Amino acid sequence: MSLTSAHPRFHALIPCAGTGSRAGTPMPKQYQTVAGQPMVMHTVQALAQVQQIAQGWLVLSPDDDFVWPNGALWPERFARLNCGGATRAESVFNGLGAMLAAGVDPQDWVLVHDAARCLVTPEAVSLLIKTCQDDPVGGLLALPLPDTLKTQTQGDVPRVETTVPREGKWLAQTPQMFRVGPLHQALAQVAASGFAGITDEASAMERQGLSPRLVPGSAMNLKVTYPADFAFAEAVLKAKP
Ligand SMILES: Nc1ccn([C@@H]2O[C@H](COP(=O)(O)OP(=O)(O)OP(=O)(O)O)[C@@H](O)[C@H]2O)c(=O)n1
Ligand SMILES: C[C@](O)(CO)[C@H](O)COP(=O)(O)O
Repeated sequence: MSLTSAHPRFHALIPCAGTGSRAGTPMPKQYQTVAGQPMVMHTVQALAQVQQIAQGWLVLSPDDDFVWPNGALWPERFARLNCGGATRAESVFNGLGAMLAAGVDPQDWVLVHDAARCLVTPEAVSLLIKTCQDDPVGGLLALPLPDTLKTQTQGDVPRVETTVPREGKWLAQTPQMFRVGPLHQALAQVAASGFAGITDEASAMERQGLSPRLVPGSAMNLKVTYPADFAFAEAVLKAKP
């Protein structure tokens, strides 16, 4: 498959089918109210502000019963698909399959972005697109490791085993931007193993021997994961003009 196309389009694919078990919320964390609306709506609205993104696709759990807002709050070019899987990788794989079945060009770009990263900014997404649109592989937003990195010993009480040099180590964020067809193929090749070890799109591309581009992001683009993260997200979103 050729990796170049004259006028590829850009899609956003938002995996939104998780349960948020670490967040300790009564409903899946992406639907928890943050700064006046369900967290995922902040994510959708940030991506909808990116002019280059032609279409958005949210991947929901097949038994999702969340009542979604319509009208002005919902961008018309964003569709919802009830094809989520048991893992994030499976949700993304199923979403890509649905996009291809709907006629999306395999050479279009897809920016996969966690519903739970509600603090992403349109500017950061645009930077990723600008940096990667001529790249033969694609890339991801990521953060050079800011802290000292330790490994732990075996045993019940965590104790330091060693300090790992942090140079050249990055924390992967999203969006992660790849061509639709190659990403779908890369995930198809690890589907039989239950997507073992595939915690992001880049790791699937790496298994193909490819080396995705690292684009410096911001610590603000955190993934809301633990209970304390909600207060941080709320404060940042409320401080926005
Ligand atoms: N089967 C799954 C699991 C996760 N996700 C999505 O992937 C993103 C990142 O995953 P994570 O933050 O780990 O979310 P959860 O899996 O919901 O959280 P936890 O691991 O705490 O249960 C989230 O937007 C989540 O909704 C998904 O679409 N399908
Ligand atoms: C894709 C990701 O956001 C990169 O940091 C992250 O790996 C997803 O979270 P998970 O807990 O691994 O599902």
